[in-house]
This record gives sequence, structure tokens and C-alpha cells, in this order.
Amino acid sequence: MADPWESTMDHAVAIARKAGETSSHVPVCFRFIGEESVAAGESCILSDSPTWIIDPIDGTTNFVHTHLTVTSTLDLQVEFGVVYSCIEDKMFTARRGRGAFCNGEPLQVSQQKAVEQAIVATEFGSDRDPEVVDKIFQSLRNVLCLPVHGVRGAGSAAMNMCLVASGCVEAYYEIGVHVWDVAAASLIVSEAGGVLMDVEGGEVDLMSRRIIAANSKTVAERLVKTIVAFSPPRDDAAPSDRCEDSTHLSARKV
Ligand SMILES: O=P([O-])([O-])O[C@@H]1[C@H](O)[C@H](O)[C@@H](O)[C@H](O)[C@H]1O
Ligand SMILES: [Mg+2]
Ligand SMILES: [Mg+2]
Repeated sequence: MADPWESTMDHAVAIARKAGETSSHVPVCFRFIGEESVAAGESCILSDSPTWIIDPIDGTTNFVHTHLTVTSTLDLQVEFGVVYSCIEDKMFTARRGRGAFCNGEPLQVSQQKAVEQAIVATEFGSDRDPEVVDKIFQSLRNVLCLPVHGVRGAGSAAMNMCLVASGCVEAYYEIGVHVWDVAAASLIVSEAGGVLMDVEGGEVDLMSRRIIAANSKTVAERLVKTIVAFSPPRDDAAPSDRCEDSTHLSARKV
């Protein structure tokens, strides 16, 4: 069987060559956006250049506490998405227009559109500002009282989205995620037949730090009416306007 990673890289190089209109003799030029490089002060701006968006560990708090799910995410903007759940040894992959897979098996979102029968995934995020925490709890209360069948959280934004893609949960929402948490899994969700939406409706903006990933427009729109929206500083804001998440500071001290 052909190595899917090798063909992915060949395709990535072809895209980069096309974008830069370089001949096969000139090295291709990729840009990178990674959680750690942005934390070190590098830019988080998407341009026309092919850009790899990387989160080496998604689920850092789980990782630090050796708790359940930890994933690594890799995305070549809008073309490929890869999420690897290392403890479960599950490789989620998607290529634009070619479907989404887990260890080579095709993924399909759940067909359940009745929100009362739905499992909704979310996270409490990393911000411990009491005003933000209040809004997160108001949303959680509203979601529970829809009512939904259950609320879950894997501790990894990417994994929650892969659960939507796998049909195990009907929707995931969070305010406070970063582009590297959700870029790869966004493609996996849409290639599995799911939808992405902003928490106030309309198109998702991956730099806005707000996302709904759902099995259907019906479920996503019910969540839009339920979530208490707010706007954290954007990922592509100037570094001085970004704020460090409080739990990350403590995680890094470990
Ligand atoms: O810091 P990290 O572990 O890469 O990513 C975080 C995790 O995905 C967490 O579940 C989510 O609630 C945060 O919003 C993310 O930033
Ligand atoms: Mg992450
Ligand atoms: Mg991370």
C-alpha cells in the first residue's frame, strides 16, 4: 500500500511550488505557525504562502497530569489535516475533497439532529478571569437545559472535534481556542460531513478563537442561540494585544 504520509508530502510540495511558481530545481518555501513559536514572539498571520499550522501537544493539561487524551495536530492550511491521538494510537487524517479517516477507515458525522438526543463536547478553556469563567458557565447551563443528552470534554480541542467527525458526539464548541488547536481538525470535521460555524452564527474564522463544530447546521444553529458569546484577543492580533492563558503558565512551571 502507498504510504499516505509520503503522498501527502508530495502533494504539499506540489502546492508550495504552484503558490511560489517555482521550478522543480528551486527549494519550496513553507511558512509555519506553531503554538510554541507564537509564544516565543513569532507572527501568527496567514498569508498566501502555504503554511503548516502545528500544535505539538494538544491537551497539555492532560499531558502534565498523565490524564487520558493527548493529541498532536498538523495542518497545511485548508489542504490537509492530521491529528494523532498518541495514547490510543489513532491517526485522524483529511485531505480537502478526499474525505476524512481514522487509521485509514472513513469517518462520518452522526445523523442525529435532535439536540435533546445529542452529546455536546466543550472545554472550560485556560482563562481564569472570573468574568470569562462566568460566561463559560452560563453557556454550559444553557446547553444542559436545552436539554441535551450529555456534555463531555476530552481535554483536547482537536480530539473533541475528531469525536464529532467520528459520529461519537454531535457537536463541540469553545471560546478561547487557538488556530493551532482547531485548524487540522476543522478539515477533518468538514470532510466527515460536519459543519463549522462561529458561536454567533456565520462562517468560522480560525483566528477568532471561537468555534462550533457540529454534525449538522441544525445542531450548530441551536448552539448559536444558546452560547453566551464573547471575543478573546484574536490570534493574529499584535503580540502586545495577546494575553497569556493562566493555566499555561502553571503548566509550564511543572
Ligand atoms: O494548550 P493546548 O493543550 O495545546 O490546547 C488547549 C486544549 O485543546 C484544551 O482542551 C482547550 O480547552 C484549550 O482551549 C486549548 O488551547
Ligand atoms: Mg492545543
Ligand atoms: Mg499545545
